[in-house]
Amino acid sequence: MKFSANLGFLWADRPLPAAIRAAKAAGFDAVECHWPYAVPAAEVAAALAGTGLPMLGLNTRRGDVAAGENGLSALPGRSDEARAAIDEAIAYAQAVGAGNIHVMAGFASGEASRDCFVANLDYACRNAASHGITILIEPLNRYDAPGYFLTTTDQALQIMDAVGAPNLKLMFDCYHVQLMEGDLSHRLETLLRRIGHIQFASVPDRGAPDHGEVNFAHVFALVRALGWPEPLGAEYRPGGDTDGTLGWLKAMRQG
Ligand SMILES: O=C(O)C(=O)[C@@H](O)CO
Ligand SMILES: [Mg+2]
Repeated sequence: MKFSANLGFLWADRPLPAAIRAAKAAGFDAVECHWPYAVPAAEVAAALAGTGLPMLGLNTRRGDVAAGENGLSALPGRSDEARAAIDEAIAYAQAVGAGNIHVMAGFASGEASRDCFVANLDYACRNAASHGITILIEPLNRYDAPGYFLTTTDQALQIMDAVGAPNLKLMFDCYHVQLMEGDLSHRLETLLRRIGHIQFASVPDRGAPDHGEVNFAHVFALVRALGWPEPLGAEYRPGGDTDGTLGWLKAMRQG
């Protein structure tokens, strides 16, 4: 089983290059991040080259975070900014060799937002395709992100079908899916072919995957049995020193 450290949460107290080195030292197979844009891509690329870890993915900018924005691509009237964020993410992903970009929808609802999201995803997919980059969309749960446009896997599939691009995939975050829909095992089995990346955290507290209402030993074994080849993204809040939360990873390595 391979695992990716999400450096938006793990070792988030360290500069990104140092966090990449910490992930390597802890035994992760890959890294992924949220919004790396404050760090020059060359510094991230050098840390990746030094450790040999791949960067799996990153997110588009959220917009005006201080004003509470959480993505731009489903906001009617904001497509110029949304597409600039997509262009920026593609350039950064290319520079660090990342194969996935999560295009963030934002707080929105209704038909106009849906049409706007579909059009901006079409733009993202067309521009990412020539670089071999996959575009991801991720349903977020209603507790952490109330009012976020995309909340369920069914809604994500409808959007993906409307865009119709082969490089548009589902970010299946077990944490969000459990909170919104449950039935993780059946959903993983039936959706696998539409999934581009899998993430996890304990539910409901978004901690390490060694407690809470989801049995991750079962989920990991299922994903392995389904033949999923990619690292699974550890996207949990360590609530302190990340190294002190990695008993689950050591147990997986021993088992
Ligand atoms: O919150 C999550 O889950 C994520 O994967 C982020 O990248 C987006 O908010
Ligand atoms: Mg996630």
